[in-house]
Amino acid sequence: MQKGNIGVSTENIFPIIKKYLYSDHEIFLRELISNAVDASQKLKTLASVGEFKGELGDMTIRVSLDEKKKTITISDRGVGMTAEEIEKYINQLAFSGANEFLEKYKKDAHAIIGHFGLGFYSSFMVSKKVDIITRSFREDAQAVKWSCDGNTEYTIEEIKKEDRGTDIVLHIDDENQSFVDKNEISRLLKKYCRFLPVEIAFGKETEWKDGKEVETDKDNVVNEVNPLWTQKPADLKDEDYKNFYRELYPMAEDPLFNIHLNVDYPFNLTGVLYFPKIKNNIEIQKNKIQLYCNQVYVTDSVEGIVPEFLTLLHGVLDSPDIPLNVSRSYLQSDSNVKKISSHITKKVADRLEEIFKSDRKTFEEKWDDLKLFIEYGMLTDEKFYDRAAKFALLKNTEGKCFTFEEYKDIIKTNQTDKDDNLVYLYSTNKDDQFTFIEAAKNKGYDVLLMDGHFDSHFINHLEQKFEKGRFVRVDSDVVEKLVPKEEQNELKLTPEQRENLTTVFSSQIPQVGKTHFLVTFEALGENDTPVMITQQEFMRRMKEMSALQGGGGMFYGEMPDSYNLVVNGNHPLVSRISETVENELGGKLKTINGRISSLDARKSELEAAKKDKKEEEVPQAEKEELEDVDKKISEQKGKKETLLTDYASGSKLVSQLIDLALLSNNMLKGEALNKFVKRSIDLI
Ligand SMILES: Nc1ncnc2c1ncn2[C@@H]1O[C@H](COP(=O)(O)OP(=O)(O)OP(=O)(O)O)[C@@H](O)[C@H]1O
Repeated sequence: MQKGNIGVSTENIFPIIKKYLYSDHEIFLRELISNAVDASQKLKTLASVGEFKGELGDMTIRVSLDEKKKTITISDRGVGMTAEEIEKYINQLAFSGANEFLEKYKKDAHAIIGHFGLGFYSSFMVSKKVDIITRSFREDAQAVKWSCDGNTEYTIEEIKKEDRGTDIVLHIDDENQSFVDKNEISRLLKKYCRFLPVEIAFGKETEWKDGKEVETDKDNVVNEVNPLWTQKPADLKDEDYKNFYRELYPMAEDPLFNIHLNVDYPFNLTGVLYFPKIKNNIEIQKNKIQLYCNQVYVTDSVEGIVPEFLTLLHGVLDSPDIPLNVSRSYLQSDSNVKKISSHITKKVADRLEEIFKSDRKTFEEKWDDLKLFIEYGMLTDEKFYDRAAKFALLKNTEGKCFTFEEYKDIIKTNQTDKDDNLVYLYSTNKDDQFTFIEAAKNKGYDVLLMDGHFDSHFINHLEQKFEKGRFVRVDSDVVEKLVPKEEQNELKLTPEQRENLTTVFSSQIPQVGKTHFLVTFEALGENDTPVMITQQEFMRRMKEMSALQGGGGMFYGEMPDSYNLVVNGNHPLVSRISETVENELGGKLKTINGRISSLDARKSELEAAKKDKKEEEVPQAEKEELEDVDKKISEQKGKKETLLTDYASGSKLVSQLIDLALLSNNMLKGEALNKFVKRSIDLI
């Protein structure tokens, strides 16, 4: 037996490996099995070029567990190693020197691990001792056993081993006994080794015999050596992709589409990505993509490798060019990763465009499920926006779909306003905004349905992108004003009539939560609605956005909801109210108005006199009179208000019109609704 020192110039290397390099101890199994796979594939390659002339035979890699001895053994029938090779590849560590390693390690431990062959040494994270029992494939090679107990000392001796290949025996240490467990090993194999290219067997398959579970002589193979993404797309059917999806996500609904990636220049990348049906709760849909490196599972957290919106996709990516075991910040700055990321974005867009072009019907049918993903992409990725603008759809309230270009043509004639802007009318709820949608349609307008999770953001985004176009919610104004044109009707009401009607209507609006109403007048047609409720586009959007961002104390979120109660000044019913007010209160109002105007006149005089004087020069009497005049003015105004309010509360017409307006906006609730029902019954 020989003894030696592992080529590390410092004693610290093992504690470092143990403690810091891999936060996840469980990856030791992945590392050792990958080495076994590499060794097996090397031998296959040698056989194919004629350098190995023997029989390859059964190449299965076997993992076995000895619960009594507390060992895990990984055995392969690959190239094996000679004593010299152990010296070179194991003893000298697989990197040029520990000093260099430690230098770099100080900077960023995670950034370098993938660049140095430390795979084998990860076994010391869980073992107090590791044996390598190996025999090279070369004829007459001498088998050797190497042992090391986790210090820098090892032993190596010649032994007898019939077969070529390597057994790695891990003597699991006390802290890691949880790995000495059949179920745990099965779990790890399933997680990391499920798609490795060489068969991996863990024990034997079992069957039930005479009420007992017994082992058969068939290997329990845990992996699939030719997973779908490694096969040629031409050889695969739709059903194969679906089956693979079900295998990856047994609980999920079938996906919408898939993309088979196969790139070999300027980097290597294969994989299959799926578009899942994305529900509104997007957070739980994220991070389902599994990342592999030559069929070895690495992670299911692809953040930083693919753009944010693509993390909504499901599936598998496999690339030997993505640096593994490295920190996120390192990944994000890696140029290969950047290239891969933009390549995937392009492929995804290409695939969607291809489906859109070749089968628009299916694309439209699936639009509702795709929309969230596409809008998310368009909002967050400039390049994706540019590509997706060709096939992203706008859907109207009748369920018809249009591309951006097509839609422009649809609305060009009717919905261009006086400043040459295209007005995109939209609704966020077909039922709630029904009356408004109907009114718009009657006017020959088209109304889009924008009821998706991202739509309020998306609308803002489109407005920035579209030249001369803006979005207006269908209930944000009276139909005449949605698309402002030059010619406007004239308002028949005089300023005085308007003032009276403002009090009449505002005094009768019931309290609806914290909502605030402002009475405004519009010159609409005689056949249009007499009274309606609208909400200013800007205000509503601000509130919606702050709700979406969830910023509790945000300025707009705190504002009360503010609506307009729009009175159609040209409607006969409104004229009738105005006339009744004049008939019934005309005389009294005239007297009050007369008093107010003479008081106002006096007030102006007093103020003019005061204007050029300093505060102390104004005679006390004048100051007192001014105060008195102010008081009287508000008294008169109060009287006027009481008169109008009294009239209004006795007028069934006023409250009925307000109720109807609230009703069309779904705002008649609680007490107000109750009163409305009672009044309606009275009318019957
Ligand atoms: N099962 C094995 N059969 C034959 N040779 C092996 C086996 N395991 C390891 N080796 C040899 O030891 C070397 C070092 O292995 P190690 O896992 O430390 O690094 P690596 O495989 O080169 O890199 P990494 O695992 O970090 O990707 C390998 O390159 C290989 O030559």
